Amino acid sequence: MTTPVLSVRDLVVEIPTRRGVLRPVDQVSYDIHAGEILGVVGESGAGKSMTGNAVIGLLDRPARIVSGEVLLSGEPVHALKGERLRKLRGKKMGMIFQDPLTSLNPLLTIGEQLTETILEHLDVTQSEARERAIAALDEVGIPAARQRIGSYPHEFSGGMRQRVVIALALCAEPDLVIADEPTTALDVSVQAQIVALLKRLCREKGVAVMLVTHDMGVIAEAADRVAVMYAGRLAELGPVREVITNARHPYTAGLMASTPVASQGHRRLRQIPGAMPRLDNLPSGCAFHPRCDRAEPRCREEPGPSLEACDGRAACWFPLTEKTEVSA
Ligand SMILES: Nc1ncnc2c1ncn2[C@@H]1O[C@H](COP(=O)(O)OP(=O)(O)OP(=O)(O)O)[C@@H](O)[C@H]1O
Repeated sequence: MTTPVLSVRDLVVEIPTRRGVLRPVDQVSYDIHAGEILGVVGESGAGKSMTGNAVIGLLDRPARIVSGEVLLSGEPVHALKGERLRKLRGKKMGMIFQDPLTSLNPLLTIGEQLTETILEHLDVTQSEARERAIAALDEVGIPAARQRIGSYPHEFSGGMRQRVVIALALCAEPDLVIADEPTTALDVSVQAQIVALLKRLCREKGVAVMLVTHDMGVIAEAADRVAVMYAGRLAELGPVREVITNARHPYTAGLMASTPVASQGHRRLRQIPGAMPRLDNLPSGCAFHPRCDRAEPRCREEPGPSLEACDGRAACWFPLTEKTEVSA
């Protein structure tokens, strides 16, 4: 078995507040291999972005990693700080955020931004960097890349700008890309194109991708494996086809039931009742139990089990099995 590009081990992030210490990331573990897309999904506030930010060393104070490890190709990076972290981030990790404008400098042409990044991280000359920048734009589908390299970010449409951001994230040849809601700000018609582009580049370049989204439809389209998060913890982890067709955690089943997924044809959508609890007001037992129609007394009384304590797939005392009827 090859060493994963990213290995997150028992990661815990805490935020001290006046109302006590919150854990937006609680004992999260997963691997991502080269050429693989791991989708991280869950409702707003589940801890998806916080996990991604912890991995790239971009946690906003006062949030901090208190235990666990982040390994990049086997090397621990969770304790790196300052210049070493910044260098590693640019060279080994690329980032794609929801709003392309936050990733691009409005005062510089896209060519300047790409060549600057390439020159900082790769051992190439100015003219080689420029050629690489043009090739990177071509690769993400910017028409007439050689001419457009002198354009400013505002001269592109939203979808084209996100393509430029993808080029920027990949131009220093990183091993890992973290894409946090990369399609959420885009028109529906453009979303599918961007997802397809990410998938193609991940395969062609053998990059490991962490794709953070609240959208199970995006996961179904793009991901190889999926990590479902709820209230800071992993609810379910597994190959995307298996999780979609045979969800074991009732929360995953609820997410699926509320998502229109093309491969499942037309069916009635059903929202999960209630809302995710606030971290400063978690219920007793399993955090999902107040919304779960399968909850038993044990789910109210005992903390929810870890994935490892179950079958490694669903952190639930009473997981669904293939034979379980999910009420429609
Ligand atoms: N400074 C802070 N103080 C207290 N709680 C915080 C702070 N920053 C984040 N949180 C909480 O941490 C939790 C995790 O947030 P995170 O942004 O990772 O969720 P998410 O799953 O990415 O949601 P979204 O899809 O809305 O971005 C949320 O409950 C959020 O309210």
